[in-house]
Amino acid sequence: MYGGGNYYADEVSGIVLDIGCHLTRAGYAGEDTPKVVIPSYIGMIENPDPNQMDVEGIAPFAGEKIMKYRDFMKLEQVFAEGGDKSEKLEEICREAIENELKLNPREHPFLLSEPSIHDRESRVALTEMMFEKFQIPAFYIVKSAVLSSFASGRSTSLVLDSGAYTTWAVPVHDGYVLQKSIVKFNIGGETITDVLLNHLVSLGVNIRPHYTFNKTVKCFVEGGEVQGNPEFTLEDIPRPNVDPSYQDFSIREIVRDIKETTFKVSDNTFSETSFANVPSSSYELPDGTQVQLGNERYRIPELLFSSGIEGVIGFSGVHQMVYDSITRCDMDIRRELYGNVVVTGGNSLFGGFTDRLHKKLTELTTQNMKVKLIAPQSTIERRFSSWIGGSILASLGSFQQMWMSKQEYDEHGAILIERKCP
Ligand SMILES: Nc1ncnc2c1ncn2[C@@H]1O[C@H](COP(=O)(O)OP(=O)(O)OP(=O)(O)O)[C@@H](O)[C@H]1O
Repeated sequence: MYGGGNYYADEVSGIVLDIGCHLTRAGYAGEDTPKVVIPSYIGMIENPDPNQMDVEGIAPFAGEKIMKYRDFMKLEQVFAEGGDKSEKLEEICREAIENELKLNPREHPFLLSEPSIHDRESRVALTEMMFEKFQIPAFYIVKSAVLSSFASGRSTSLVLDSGAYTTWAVPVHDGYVLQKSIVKFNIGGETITDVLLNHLVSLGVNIRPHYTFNKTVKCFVEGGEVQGNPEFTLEDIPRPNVDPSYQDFSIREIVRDIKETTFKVSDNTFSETSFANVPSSSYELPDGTQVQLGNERYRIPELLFSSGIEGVIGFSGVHQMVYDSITRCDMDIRRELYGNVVVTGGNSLFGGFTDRLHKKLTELTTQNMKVKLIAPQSTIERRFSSWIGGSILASLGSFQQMWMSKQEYDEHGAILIERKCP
């Protein structure tokens, strides 16, 4: 039995689902990492030509299936602005649960993460979807920042989460989000990807996605050893039916990789003069073209610590977000928050990010306020902290009485989620 004061014995493990704007993570509670990490995108082919269909049929496509080129396949983000999100949300959950984890949702309780700003309508809709469409036996929903805080072993902290499209500074106190003190901006790793993409276009770099050519590599081997540099030939594949969304997605995958492997946050404020002589870095595009990146490797990520992001009014750096959020909190807890700044999200993974954050934040605070950042070195912990927090929580013996059971759902409806989950 689940919830309602009855303890749930651990015969079956709970499933933790963390659906981000960029990636969806899913896996078993109690494990260290999610078993499944898939892009939060759905592929659709409208008005398909049956002669062109492969064995997987028409649509929708999710998970790894969206990576494969298909004529007319349109890719949409699960949380894209406008339109109905519910179908896409259901599809991504179905992919993660049934196709990737390959389990029967009727047999497992589910813990989901949700954005830190309380949104009654969305959580009620999620609750309905999980009970109605997936027939799960029990459910719980927790704010993302609370889970990241738990992942670091803390029930009180200031969580700075910089993901793909948004950056949040969220104070968590005794396991609750202090709603009035949240600071959020629509900037994130994809803002940096956009700036780099525009920069590369302005330099005349032609980024050719993998599906537009066949590459054959020839190596000369003598005595078991490769001689000289391998030679390769490219054969163009015309793709007149590519959907612009798939083209954009594929190009961005490449630009994202360039960014993640070559960009760094500098120790001090970037200036053209002091960074005029930084060594350039070379990146090989999938078609073999070399791209040289000079001081833009530092100039572009500097945007995260400045007020220069076009169209983002009021943003003046992630350090300022942390400061503003803590300043909106009660005096009594500020010291504790400064001493427990949890840094998470893929966009915080640039080399030098945490050192710079520490420096800028220390400059903002008064001398007697000690700033301590909690930023796991491991990329996995930083990128999956909400999921990891969910995994810890859902496997605690003391948590098992918290689940909202199917029986409770049938009796009270989805609105009960407001009472069961803070
Ligand atoms: N090593 C890295 N260096 C720099 N950026 C990285 C690195 N790894 C991932 N990123 C960036 O982090 C972003 C994705 O972050 P994350 O996985 O936290 O997003 P998400 O949780 O799906 O999205 P959101 O938090 O907006 O819902 C992408 O823009 C990606 O390029």
